[in-house]
Amino acid sequence: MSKDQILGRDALSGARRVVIKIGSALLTNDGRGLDEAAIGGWVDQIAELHRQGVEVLLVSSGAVAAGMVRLGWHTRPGAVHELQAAAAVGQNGLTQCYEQHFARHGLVTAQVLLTHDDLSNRKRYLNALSALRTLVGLRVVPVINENDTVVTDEIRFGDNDTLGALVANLLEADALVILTDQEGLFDADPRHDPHAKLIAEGDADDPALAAVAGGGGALGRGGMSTKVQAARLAARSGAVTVIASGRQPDAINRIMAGEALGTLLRPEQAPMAARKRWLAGQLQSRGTLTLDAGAVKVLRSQGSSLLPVGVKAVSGEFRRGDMVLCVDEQGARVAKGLVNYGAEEAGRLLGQPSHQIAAILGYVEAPELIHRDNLVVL
Ligand SMILES: Nc1ncnc2c1ncn2[C@@H]1O[C@H](COP(=O)(O)OP(=O)(O)O)[C@@H](O)[C@H]1O
Ligand SMILES: N[C@@H](CCC(=O)OP(=O)(O)O)C(=O)O
Repeated sequence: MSKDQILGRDALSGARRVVIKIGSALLTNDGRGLDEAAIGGWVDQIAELHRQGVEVLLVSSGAVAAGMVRLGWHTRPGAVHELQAAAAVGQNGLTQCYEQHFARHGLVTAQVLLTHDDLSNRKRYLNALSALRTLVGLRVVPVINENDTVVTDEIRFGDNDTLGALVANLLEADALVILTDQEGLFDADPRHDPHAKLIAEGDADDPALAAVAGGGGALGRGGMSTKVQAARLAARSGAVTVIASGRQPDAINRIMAGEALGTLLRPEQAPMAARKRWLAGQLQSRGTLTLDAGAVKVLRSQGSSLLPVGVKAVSGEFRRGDMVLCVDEQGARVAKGLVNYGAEEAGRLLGQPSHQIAAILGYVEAPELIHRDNLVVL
């Protein structure tokens, strides 16, 4: 496959893992609560993708809107504590709605509520990653939203486009599909300009796209502006983004089959390369692991995770989630990555098979010292 194919619509038909974001403007039936029939239709399409073996993580808005209906409120409150209350009430309805629809297909869902802090703090980032990776591995569909009840204005994502992109980064999804109430990104806001034209595709980093993307309507939060920013964020880990109308019949399956619906925003780099660059370039290392010859070989030749059994020595003071350097027995640099155990715990695990971790530490964070997704060979 050529680089162009990887970054075009073919990236969608070949995707193994996808984040689908459904926005408030689409979900909420013009402010009259959740559009349950439409939600059922998207769930049917996601279930079909799932049957094809694609891992789907759903980022769904709608908690505040659903809560307003349940509380009998007709206008969106301005005060933070009222928004928090509405979200707490509405998130129940949202979860229930998805659970019932996925159950028709014999699929289990999981409610995952995240805050900004969960993804910026490395330890919590790794915890969120392990939990989400475990859920998709169990073939469960995570239904993710911002934890609106505990966030305040200063520390919120606010819109779910950003949250969707960060989840795509976290799980290294191949694609981010943003479903909204417009056919895609236009060269002007179609609500105000009847001559606005759909942009079929572009580079996620193109500043000209950010310039045409405006704010949201009465129900949504960020508008196109946050969707274009989300595409730029998702591109960092190599994901392609599609912004499209969720009202198009069979939208999700057609997009994932590579049909030219909505706006495709391509990353400049192929998947993995962006993530590996980030790992290699961004963080300082806080410690060193000395690997035996067998571990050096599998890391280099197979891109494997690093298991404690292949580690001979630990130095430095590092904590779970810190960047550590891996060297061979002669001290030559082999790899670096984000470690799953702190220095003291890692020292106790040296040379041990992973099934002994629980007996040695009394708990298991992960079977590997560094997961291959968090490791870059130098
Ligand atoms: N260039 C543009 N192309 C399309 N829509 C735009 C553009 N600029 C602003 N918008 C607005 O963005 C809205 C979608 O964003 P938003 O209301 O936040 O929806 P959601 O809740 O789905 O995230 C559209 O209804 C539209 O009015
Ligand atoms: N977390 C909020 C949704 C925020 C929101 O509306 O975002 P968006 O769908 O991107 O416009 C909720 O569930 O009500």
